[in-house]
Amino acid sequence: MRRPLLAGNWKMHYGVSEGVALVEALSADLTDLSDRDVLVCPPFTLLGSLAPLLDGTAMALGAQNMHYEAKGAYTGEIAPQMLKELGCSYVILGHSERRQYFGETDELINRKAHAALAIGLKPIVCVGEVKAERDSGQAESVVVGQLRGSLAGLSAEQLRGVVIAYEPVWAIGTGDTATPADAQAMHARIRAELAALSDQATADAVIIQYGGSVKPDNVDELMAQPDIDGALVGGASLKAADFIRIVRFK
Ligand SMILES: O=C(CO)COP(=O)(O)O
Repeated sequence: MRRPLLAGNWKMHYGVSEGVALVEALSADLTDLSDRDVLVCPPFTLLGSLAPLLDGTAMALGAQNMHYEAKGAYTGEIAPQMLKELGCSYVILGHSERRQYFGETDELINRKAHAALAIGLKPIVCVGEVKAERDSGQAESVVVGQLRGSLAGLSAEQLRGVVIAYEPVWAIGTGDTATPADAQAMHARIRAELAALSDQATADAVIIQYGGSVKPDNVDELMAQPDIDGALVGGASLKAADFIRIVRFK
């Protein structure tokens, strides 16, 4: 059985004091979870302050990006080991905002995925089509292409350590979420592609999150879909009460 993974992607929000307050509110409430995993992904600058607060809680720590090299002259970049050292166990890779605003390609994301796995960080590899691609019937081919490119060369064993986040770009930050049926259809397609890249047992073990305007009032229906194993939450993860309700999906 796949353990649901509810993750908050804080994006470029919050300084240390706001981040500490949010984690304290979450950890005060989320004390009784044995059947799901919870993850917070704050900006790099908060990782060091939040790690000790998360220690001993039900929540794990993740980063939103990283470089693929271990070290070197890459001004402004963060290496995989630097994240591990701070207590990160996950890293989001290839978020659509990275693809859109920072020119990240499937090839680059693939290098990052290999680097993360090599060091024992779980990559959350993001895929998703833009509105024009969905409207022109290309959503599946776009997502399958992103999967093949981003996951190239990973063994079945490595794939079991990867999380996929399906985030249709048109649903991010818009309040315009995919219908549960549309999201389920894409998740099933993603799982079929994972099986083609490895084998069915591996595909069945991979967590596939949905992201894009996940809110307290739509999470239950999304999580009820057979191939939706979690959520990658943006805006609603910044408010303790909303994120707690999402984590406590029914
Ligand atoms: O991009 C997202 C999570 O990575 C989704 O953001 P929203 O939940 O704000 O739509």
